Amino acid sequence: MNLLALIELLLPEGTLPEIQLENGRVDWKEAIGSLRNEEDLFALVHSLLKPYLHTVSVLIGIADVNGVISHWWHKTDGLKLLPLPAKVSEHFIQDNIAGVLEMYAPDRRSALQTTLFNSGVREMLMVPLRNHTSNFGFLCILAKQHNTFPQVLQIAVKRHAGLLSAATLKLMLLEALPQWLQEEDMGDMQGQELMMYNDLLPAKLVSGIALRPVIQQVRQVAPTDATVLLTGETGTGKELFAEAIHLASERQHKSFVKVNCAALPPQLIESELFGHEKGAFTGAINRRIGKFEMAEGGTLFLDEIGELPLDMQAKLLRVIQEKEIERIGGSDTIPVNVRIIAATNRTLEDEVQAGRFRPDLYYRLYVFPIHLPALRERREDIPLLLQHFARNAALKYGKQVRAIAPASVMALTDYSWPGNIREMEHMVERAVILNEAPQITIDVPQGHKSYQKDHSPSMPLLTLAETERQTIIRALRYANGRIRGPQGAADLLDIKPTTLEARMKKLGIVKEHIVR
Ligand SMILES: Nc1ncnc2c1ncn2[C@@H]1O[C@H](COP(=O)(O)OP(=O)(O)OP(=O)(O)O)[C@@H](O)[C@H]1O
Repeated sequence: MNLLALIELLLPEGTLPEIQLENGRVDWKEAIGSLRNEEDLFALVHSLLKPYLHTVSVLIGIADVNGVISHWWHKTDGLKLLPLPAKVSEHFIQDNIAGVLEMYAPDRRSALQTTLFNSGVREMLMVPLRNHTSNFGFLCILAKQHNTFPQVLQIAVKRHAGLLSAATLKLMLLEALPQWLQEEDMGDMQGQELMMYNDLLPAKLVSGIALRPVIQQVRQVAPTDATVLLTGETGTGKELFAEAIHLASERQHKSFVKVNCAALPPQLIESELFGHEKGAFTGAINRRIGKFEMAEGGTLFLDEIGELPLDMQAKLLRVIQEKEIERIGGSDTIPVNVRIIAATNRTLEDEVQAGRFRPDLYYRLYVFPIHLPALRERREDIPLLLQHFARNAALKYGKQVRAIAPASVMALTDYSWPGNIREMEHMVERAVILNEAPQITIDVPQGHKSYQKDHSPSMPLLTLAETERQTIIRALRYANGRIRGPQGAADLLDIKPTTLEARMKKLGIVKEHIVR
C-alpha cells in the first residue's frame, strides 16, 4: 500500500474516476502522484479550469466539523484577499453542497462571505471537499463579476470534486508527515514506510519549523549504523527521537531496547546489560539474557549515559569496540550486532573534565551528536504542540475540545517550560480533564518566570514602545488579524478596538502586514 492507496481508502467509493486533463485522459493517481505542494495543487485546478476561464482565483479552506479553520490556501489572479476568518459556520462545512453563489452585499451572518465581498468577490463556485465520512473543507473558485461561471464549467468542477478532494488530502498528508519521509519518491512510498507513518510518527512526534534541522540530522543518520548521542534537557524528546531513528533505520523490524542507566543500582547494571549465567552470584537462580542480547540485530538505547559508574563505562567501551559480550559468570564470548543510541541531559564534556566520564568512551559515543533544543528555544513550535496534546487528551478522555483559548496560547508561548515537552503534555492533559467548555483555557503555573519577565542580563531590555508594539503584533497574529469581536486582538489585550487602532497607527503597525 502507498500514500495514494491510503487516499483512495479515505475517499468515498467511486469518487475517483479517470479524469480528462488538457493533455488527454489520465488516471487520478497520475494526476496527483507528483503533487507536492500548494503550487502543484493550484496548477492542477488551473489545468482543469483553463478550458473555461481566462483567470482562475482559488481559495481552499480546511476545517473541522465545527468550522474551525486549520489551513487557508489561496492563489488569486487580480484579487487581493483581506485577512480570512479563523472560523466558518458549522452549517457551511457540514451541509455544504456544490454550487454557485452570487454576492451582492456583505453577509452579516458569514464572516467568510463578508471578507470575500469586501475583497471584491462577486461570485463564487463552491466545491465541498469530502472524505468517506464527512466534509473536511471546501474549494472556492472566485470571480470579480457576476455570471462568470458557465454551466459547463459548473458540471466539470462537480465532476472533479473527488479528484480535488484527493489532491487536497494528499497535501494535508504531506504536511502531516515528518520531514524525512517527505522525499521525492513519496508517491511510491512502500508499505513499511507507510506503517511507520501510521503507527508511530504523526501520532507521537510533532515537528514544527524549529525542529527541522534536527529532523534533517535524524534522516541523515538513521539509515547508517553510526552511534548517535542525543543531548538536551529533560523532557525534550530524546527517547522519542531515539525510537524514531530506530524506526527509520533498517533495524526497524528488530528490537528497540531501552536501558535507563540512572534507574539501576550500580551492582545490577552489569547483569542488566550483559546478563548472567545461573549461579554467577548469590540470587542468580537462573540464566538471564542481558539487554545487549535482547537488542540483537536492533537498537540499544542507553538513556542517561552520564550516570553510568566509571567501571561500567570501561566495560561498555570494550563491548562497543569488540562487538562481543560475556555474561557474568560465563566463559564464552557472544558476538553482538547492536546499534547504540545514547542520551544524556548532562554536558558530557564537563563530566569528562571533572573526571566522571571516560574520555575514550565519550569519543566513541560522540560519532554523531544530535542536540534537542529546549522548548523555550523553539517557541514557534509551542502552539503546534499544544494543539497536538489537546487533541490526544480529548480523544483519551472522550472530551469535546474545539480549541485552546488564544490568550492561553499566548501566555504559554511566553512561559519558560522548565520541564519541556513532558511538562506541556501533563499540563494540557490536566486542562482537558478540568475544563468543561469546548474552548479550553490553560493557566501558566504560578510563580514561574516568563521570558518577558526574565531579568537576567542576557535578555536585552526593550523600550516600552517596542514591548507594546510586539505585544500588539502577537495579539493580532493570534486573532488572525481581527481587531474586533470576541477573541479579536482588542479583546485579547482587554482594550477598546478604537484604542487598539490608535496605538497601531501610532506605532506604525499595519494589520495586513502581520497576518501570516
Ligand atoms: N516532538 C515531539 N512531539 C510530540 N511529543 C513529544 C515530542 N518530543 C517529546 N514528546 C513527548 O514528551 C515526553 C517526553 O519525551 P522524552 O521522554 O522522549 O524526553 P527525554 O528527553 O528522553 O526526557 P528525559 O531526559 O527526562 O528522559 C514524551 O511523552 C514524548 O512523547
